[in-house]
Amino acid sequence: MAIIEAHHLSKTFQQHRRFPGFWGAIRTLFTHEYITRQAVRDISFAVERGEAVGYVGPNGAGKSTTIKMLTGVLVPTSGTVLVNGRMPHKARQENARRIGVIFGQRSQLWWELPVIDSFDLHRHMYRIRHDQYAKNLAFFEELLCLKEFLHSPVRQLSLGQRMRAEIALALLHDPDILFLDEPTIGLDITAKDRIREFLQAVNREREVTIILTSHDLKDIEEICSRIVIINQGDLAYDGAVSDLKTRLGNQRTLTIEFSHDPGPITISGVTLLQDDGSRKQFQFDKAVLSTYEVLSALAEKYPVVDISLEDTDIEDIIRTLYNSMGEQALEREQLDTWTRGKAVTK
Ligand SMILES: Nc1ncnc2c1ncn2[C@@H]1O[C@H](COP(=O)(O)OP(=O)(O)OP(=O)(O)O)[C@@H](O)[C@H]1O
Repeated sequence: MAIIEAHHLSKTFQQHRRFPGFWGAIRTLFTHEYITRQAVRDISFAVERGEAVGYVGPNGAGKSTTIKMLTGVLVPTSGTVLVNGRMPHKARQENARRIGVIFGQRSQLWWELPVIDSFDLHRHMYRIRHDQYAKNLAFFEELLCLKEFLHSPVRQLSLGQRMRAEIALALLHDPDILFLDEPTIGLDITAKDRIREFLQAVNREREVTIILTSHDLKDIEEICSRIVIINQGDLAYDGAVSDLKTRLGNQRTLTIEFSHDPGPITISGVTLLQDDGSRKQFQFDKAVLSTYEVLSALAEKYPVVDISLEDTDIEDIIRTLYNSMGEQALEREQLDTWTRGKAVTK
């Protein structure tokens, strides 16, 4: 049986409708109109024990809402979710014992206390056996280099040190699943690398199932073998990271520095990926067009100063997917306006 099963999971929020301006503020006080926001729409997926799954999508796509339903913080509006065979929101305590949760923007550590005291409190709360606690602490101390700050108050830690402590804390009770929401946000490259290596080790050696959301796709590429992409609440892709690369792997990215901004450029079969004025990034399918054809079509019309060519990496692949999903988003916005028009009066 899969360790996580989501069937037709949906979540809608009702937001109090606010009217703009001074009179609007007064109207807001006296009206009870609500806007329905569909954060997650009819999502189904299953995660096997020991998998590492990257859950990605643009801002507001519904990632955190899904994670909150999987961890029992939010109740689904419809559909079902089973984690370790239980409904997380109905069995919050049992579920909590089997999962570890890290929200990059929030801390589970006690700000004024030394790190080790937060660990100790966690040991009591989760009734972790002494030998299990000692073994885990030794393992994390070594792999996450915790020794240097284990006895310092949390408020004195750097962001990287704090995140290492958060991860150790979330794993002290040997959870089966680790949910991580933006664990490397704001960290420098070395700190990110250290955390990625550690998560790889935890997934590989301890077979902890990992569900990771991150806007840094390097996190996903290095830690996860599977990627689930969500957009505007809908599931847009679910498959192996390697398949996603193969599927769009024929794409090449050509970056051109022009002597000045040539304005809009359209060449059949070539997509404008990024436009920074005189520096533009294009993408094309190398099975359809040769680099020579693309370059000569461009250089014929516009003064080219410099070029660089790369096979498309995962960032580009996802950017292309997001761009195509942007069109759907526009349609969804129209739908939102429609929903607003139908705002229910309670
Ligand atoms: N408590 C809430 N009340 C009302 N709307 C909410 C609530 N939580 C989330 N939303 C809305 O649901 C949608 C999805 O939000 P969510 O936080 O799940 O997105 P996300 O993919 O995690 O975004 P980000 O990458 O920016 O963190 C957004 O439109 C958001 O405004």
